[in-house]
Amino acid sequence: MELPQIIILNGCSSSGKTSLAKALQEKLPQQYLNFSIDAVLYALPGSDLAAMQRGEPIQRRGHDFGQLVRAYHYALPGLLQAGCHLILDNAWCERAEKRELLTELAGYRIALIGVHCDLDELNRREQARGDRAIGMAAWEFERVHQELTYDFEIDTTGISPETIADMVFDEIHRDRIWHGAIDSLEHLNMLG
Ligand SMILES: Nc1ncnc2c1ncn2[C@@H]1O[C@H](COP(=O)(O)OP(=O)(O)OP(=O)(O)O)[C@@H](O)[C@H]1O
Repeated sequence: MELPQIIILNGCSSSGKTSLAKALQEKLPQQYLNFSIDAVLYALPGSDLAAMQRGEPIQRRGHDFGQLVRAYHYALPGLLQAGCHLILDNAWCERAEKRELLTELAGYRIALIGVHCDLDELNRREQARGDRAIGMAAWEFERVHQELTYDFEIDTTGISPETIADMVFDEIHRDRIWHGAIDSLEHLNMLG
């Protein structure tokens, strides 16, 4: 049985994607690299990143958030062509964004996983961490899972990242055909 070459964790901000990705990386015997749009955003000038995290506009010439998202999407096939396995954590809020990344990754074996969390718990985590604009999780909550078909879904409310990583580990070792990403892309293309 072959493991997926790409594990996509999709859920809103503070749902626990990165914590889960890090715990899962440690459990997997196969080496997976964990990437998200943060890999591009953390390359921004520090004050631009800080403004973005506060939810404030960035004035610097050349700033284009859509371009940064595309840069993240276009970089991933290069990593895959080099043979890397990837765990991607995304908070996909726009249909075009979902379609563009799934198109870039088409042809690879992908486990598409929905990461859920109770809204009150999301708001609590967002307040506690202090490095995200307040209200971002609630805004994404309504959008992030729309128009997608997952291979399986998990809920991080009240469960530690390590326990959830055990659950995901078991799921990705089950013998199955990974079709969530294929079905989702077909549906997104049909919606136009
Ligand atoms: N299962 C969990 N139970 C309790 N707290 C958690 C859990 N997972 C993550 N957290 C906490 O929630 C906060 C956000 O976690 P994390 O960075 O993993 O979320 P994320 O979904 O990757 O967020 P973002 O998309 O904003 O980067 C952190 O403070 C983390 O410690």
